[in-house]
Amino acid sequence: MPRNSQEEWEGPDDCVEDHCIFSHQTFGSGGLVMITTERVAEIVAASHVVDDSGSKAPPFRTAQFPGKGTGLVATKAIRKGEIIMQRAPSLLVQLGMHFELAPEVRDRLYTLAVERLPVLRQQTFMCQMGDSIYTKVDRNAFRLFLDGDREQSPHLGSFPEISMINHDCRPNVHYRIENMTHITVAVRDILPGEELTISYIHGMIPRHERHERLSDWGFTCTCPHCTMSPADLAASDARLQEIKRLEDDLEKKLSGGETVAPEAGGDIVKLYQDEKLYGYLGHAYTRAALVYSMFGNLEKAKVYAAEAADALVREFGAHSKDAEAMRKLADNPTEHWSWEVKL
Ligand SMILES: C[S@@+](CC[C@H](N)C(=O)[O-])C[C@H]1O[C@@H](n2cnc3c(N)ncnc32)[C@H](O)[C@@H]1O
Repeated sequence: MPRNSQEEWEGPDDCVEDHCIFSHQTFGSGGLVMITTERVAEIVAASHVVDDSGSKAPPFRTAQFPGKGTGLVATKAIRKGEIIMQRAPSLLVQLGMHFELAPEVRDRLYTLAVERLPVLRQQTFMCQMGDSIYTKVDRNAFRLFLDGDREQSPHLGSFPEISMINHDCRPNVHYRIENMTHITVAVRDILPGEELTISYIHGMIPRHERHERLSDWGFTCTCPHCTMSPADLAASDARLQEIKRLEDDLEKKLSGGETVAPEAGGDIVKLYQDEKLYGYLGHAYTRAALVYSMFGNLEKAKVYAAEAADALVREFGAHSKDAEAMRKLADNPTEHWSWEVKL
């Protein structure tokens, strides 16, 4: 049992070398089981995790989507920036062990682990896509770092309710993981009846690369962005290329002391918006705010810095230092280090 924890922890049980099962019937809100080392178990036992499933009626329900299986659909209007849910993991497994253990040893350990979860938690875990516990972990879990950058740090965390969210190359929901808490945030206003989607991959890569990465996940993406007409798909790829070109050009000119048109910052933001890359706006707005400030455009610096601060909070949370810096720029551009430095 993790030494500095409360009595409710059970384990170490069923150890394979130094990886053992540890379980807790109420951790998070519905219980947690982990297969890890005693050191990581202690870290987890002492960690703060948030799960709002018991305290807040979710603004979504499950629904069936042809060609995609189960997904989540909004049951009421969700405002941009609203936290949709915060969830604690049901199961944690050490990443190296997940890939390296002999399949029969691993499968036995996974079965024993899942059996230790409270019945309700077991049921939601088993509802995830995949024909075995191993596949359910492999296909649905998120990577978590529980012990800094130590070798045993990477773990896979299963969040069964989050696993119901389907992929979209231009999603309406952004997620981040703080410590062990999975947090989903709306990146634009969402209407009742709309499907909630996240991106399983980085969104700023062209269609053929997205397609390749998603086939590694074992499916062909049928999101609205991927099923656009060939002409619209080509226009989307062209916008991504143009974003890269303008960003590189601005970077090169600014660092080389060359003159730039400050409007380039605003043009890049517009391309992100046209491309519906709402989960990546934080840095685009930041760049625009700084460029406008450097060239002494007070109004635009304020507007873009305020947008940057909001976007950075959506993407990185309320404690984002970058968001705080942008808030300061928005409040008082003329006192900011960037003010008129390029004039
Ligand atoms: C994490 S699960 C999402 C929930 C899943 N739909 C279910 O029924 O449990 C990922 C799987 O959902 C399906 N899926 C998710 N997004 C999709 C998309 N954009 N296009 C096609 N299938 C998708 C694929 O089968 C994928 O392997």
